[in-house]
Amino acid sequence: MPTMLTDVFRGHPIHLPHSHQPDFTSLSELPDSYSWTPKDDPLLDAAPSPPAANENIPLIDLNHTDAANQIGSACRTWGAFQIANHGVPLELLQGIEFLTGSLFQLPVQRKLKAARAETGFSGYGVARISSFFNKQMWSEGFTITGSPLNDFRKLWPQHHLNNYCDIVEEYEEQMQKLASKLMWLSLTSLGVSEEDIKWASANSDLNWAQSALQLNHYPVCPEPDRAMGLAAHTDSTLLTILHQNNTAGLQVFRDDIGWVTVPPVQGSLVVNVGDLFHILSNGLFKSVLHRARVNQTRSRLSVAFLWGPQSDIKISPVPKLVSPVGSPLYRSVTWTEYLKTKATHFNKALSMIKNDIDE
Ligand SMILES: C=C1C[C@]23C[C@H]1CC[C@H]2[C@@]12CCC[C@@](C)(C(=O)O1)[C@H]2[C@@H]3C(=O)O
Ligand SMILES: O=C(O)CCC(=O)C(=O)O
Ligand SMILES: [Fe+2]
Repeated sequence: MPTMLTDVFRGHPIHLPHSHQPDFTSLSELPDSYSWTPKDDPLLDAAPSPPAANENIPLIDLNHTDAANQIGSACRTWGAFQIANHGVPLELLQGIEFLTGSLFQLPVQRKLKAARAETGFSGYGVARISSFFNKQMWSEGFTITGSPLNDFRKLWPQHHLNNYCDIVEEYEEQMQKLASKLMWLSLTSLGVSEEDIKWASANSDLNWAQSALQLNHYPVCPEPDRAMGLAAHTDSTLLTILHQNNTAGLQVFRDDIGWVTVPPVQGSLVVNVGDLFHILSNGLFKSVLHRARVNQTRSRLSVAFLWGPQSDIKISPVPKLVSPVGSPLYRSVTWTEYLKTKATHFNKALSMIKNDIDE
């Protein structure tokens, strides 16, 4: 029996320091526990300096004949890009956004009925990474994997459930197809084909992937410059596909530039490389550091589709991408093992599976 995503955090409870289910609407001033300084996050103020300020992640048209190369190049330089003409119906994007808005609008007491257990995977709560920071984040989240029915029935009466579950399941299905298409487009640009990665080839079990949906809400904030919506992190995925509403907030980090805001483009989706794709590509694709800022007048919603392999598949650098005289940059790891490492060591996880290469 493969380990399911739902089991990965059983031995890794999140212990949060303080009471952590704030009623954001009652706060007119930013409490100290939400006020971030560079002591809480060294990269806090790494803002782009003027000449670089208009740099942005590329917007790629998936119908373009050169899409594979454009995606490959974006994965190498940014680790992120936006896509248009991705084939996911606009109504479905609007549907998941409406559902996300309705969920977070529920009274806190109702949302807490679906609270994520300390060792659980799905449900309502703060970001898993919260326990690694001294300050609290100005956001609330809801994690789903597979069917949302068990969690949703704690929130809504029967007559809403069918419709809401259908939207989530349709969204997961469409995202799954898109993610695998994006993975192959980017690998093609490296000259890697299906024969090079047995577990992911078309002949292998079609259900080799697993995923989670993370719904995020960033309420209006009285002092956005001092608050943090979601602290800087990389995703432990192969790829993440993000839908954001029309309020900006997502930022990606470039070592040579600093934080760059990803502007919302109606109907397009943001894609980012996760740690496992970085490993698979032997470090060629960049697992991008990203975070979410908040806004004084507009609340923000995002829906992240976190996509990875079946949890017991060993992921290691594609041999073709390792130089004939070198050794692979990383040891092999399953998604489950990696999520557990991340749950204990957060952003040191990647370096912990790095091979020691003394050259
Ligand atoms: C499948 C995943 C991926 C998780 C853990 C688990 C479910 C929720 C995902 C996120 C979503 C929010 C950022 C992150 C960093 C977090 O705190 O929870 C992600 C994390 C990861 O990418 O490591
Ligand atoms: O809200 C956002 O734009 C970012 C969300 C995110 O990074 C995540 O859920 O992993
Ligand atoms: Fe993320």
